[in-house]
Amino acid sequence: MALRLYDTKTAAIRDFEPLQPGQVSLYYCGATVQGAPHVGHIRSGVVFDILTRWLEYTGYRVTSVRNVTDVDDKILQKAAASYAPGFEPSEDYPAEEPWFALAYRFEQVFNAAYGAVGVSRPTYEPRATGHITEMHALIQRLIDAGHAYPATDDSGDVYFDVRSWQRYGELTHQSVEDMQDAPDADPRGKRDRRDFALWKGDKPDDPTTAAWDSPWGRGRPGWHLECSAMSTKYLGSTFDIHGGGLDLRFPHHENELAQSAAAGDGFARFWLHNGMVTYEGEKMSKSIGNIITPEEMHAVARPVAVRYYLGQAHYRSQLDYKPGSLPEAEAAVERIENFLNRAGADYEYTAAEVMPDAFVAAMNDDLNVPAALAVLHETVRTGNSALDAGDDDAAVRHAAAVQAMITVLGLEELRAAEPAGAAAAEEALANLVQQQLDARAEAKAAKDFDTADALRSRLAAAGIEVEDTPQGATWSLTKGGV
Ligand SMILES: Nc1ncnc2c1ncn2[C@@H]1O[C@H](COP(=O)(O)OP(=O)(O)OP(=O)(O)O)[C@@H](O)[C@H]1O
Ligand SMILES: [Zn+2]
Repeated sequence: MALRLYDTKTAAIRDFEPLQPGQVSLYYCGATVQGAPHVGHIRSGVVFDILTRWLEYTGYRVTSVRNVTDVDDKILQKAAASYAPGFEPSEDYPAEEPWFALAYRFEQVFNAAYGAVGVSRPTYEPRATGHITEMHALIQRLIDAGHAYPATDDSGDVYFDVRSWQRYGELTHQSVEDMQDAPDADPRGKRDRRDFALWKGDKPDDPTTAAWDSPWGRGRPGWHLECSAMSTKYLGSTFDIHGGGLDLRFPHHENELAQSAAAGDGFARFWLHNGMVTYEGEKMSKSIGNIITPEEMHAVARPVAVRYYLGQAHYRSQLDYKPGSLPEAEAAVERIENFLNRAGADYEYTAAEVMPDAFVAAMNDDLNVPAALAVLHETVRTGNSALDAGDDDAAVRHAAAVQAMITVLGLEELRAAEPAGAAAAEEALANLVQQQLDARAEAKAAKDFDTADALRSRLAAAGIEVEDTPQGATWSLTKGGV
């Protein structure tokens, strides 16, 4: 069965065929870098990382783009606040930090948080501030086509004319009459309250560094426009998949689609949306304050367990965080890990030779990760039974299959993990050897060389080589040890 994906625009699961054979172009909305991430943001990264890995496993070359919104009202407000009298600096927000420094800093924090759970870097990570020229070109095309206009007041804004575009609302299946007003600008200069800003004229208090010259006056880009300009720059006017969180469907993605399609671009062929991470049923969000940070999760569980937790649900479903969730993920990870360590690493199968058909079917079925994980755990169970029965060949094959599956899911760190108890065993060995070396040193001090030599021979027979140095005796393992 070939890959099928749920497309928000057609509200149906459809066969996925890329535009170009063998290649997939994927754009997904990244962060507005106004603050540190919460785990909701990271889930979105994990979801599109799993999609990318699955596409790559099935043989596609994937070109992926995740943008960085590095200029935005919220970023400017946070930076401005850091200069205000009475501002209380915190670890996250020091005093007197320019907006661009704040944005760069949080971009790094986001990247570190994605990296900590094995989200691979996309092919391109464009920043909005680096694509002003492309945005101007897109605005001009829209004005020329009669779908955008400079504000009728002196704000310097440029708006998309929603009434001029019959298809407006096609992504979220709404008619214009039922839509909420665009909140992003003063309605006075607009033809319709739902018209949204493509370009925002700068205000007297805005920092000069956050405004660019344009044919319509100095200003900065509207958020929606950034994604249209950057996705098509790197992926072409029509590309395969546009992703992002469900919260971005409207207005962000609706507006991206409207302005790109109105400018004549084919734009995204599939729209994929990840479900929200919620806390007590409500969207985890900085503005609500109900957030769990990646650091909080890493404090109680290993990165691989955090990744397991954030990736385990179906990508379209809501993931409601509960305090007991991480220990469960940790236990699941340990089950897999223990089996791999029992089975050993000696296999030479390719992933394709051992990947269970049921796993492939689950992943091809709109990335049904819960079903795929069921196959993974079943393989672990069968593999453990094979080991119990002394059937090493079967166990090794199962281990190879488990390895292939966890690699697709981004849990491959499991293979490199130390066998449970290895660190403790190493410490115990060091203690025992040290006791022998102390006894040998005492014997030498008492000029009892027979005993000293005997101790050295016993250690050698156990595979431990002793070397006398001016700083005292040191030891190492003679057979492939440390
Ligand atoms: N709670 C969440 N669960 C899952 N994905 C989320 C969540 N919050 C944000 N995302 C996704 O993370 C990506 C980056 O989001 P963005 O920077 O726009 O966050 P945001 O919605 O402004 O966050 P917040 O509401 O906390 O301020 C987007 O694809 C967005 O849909
Ligand atoms: Zn976007």
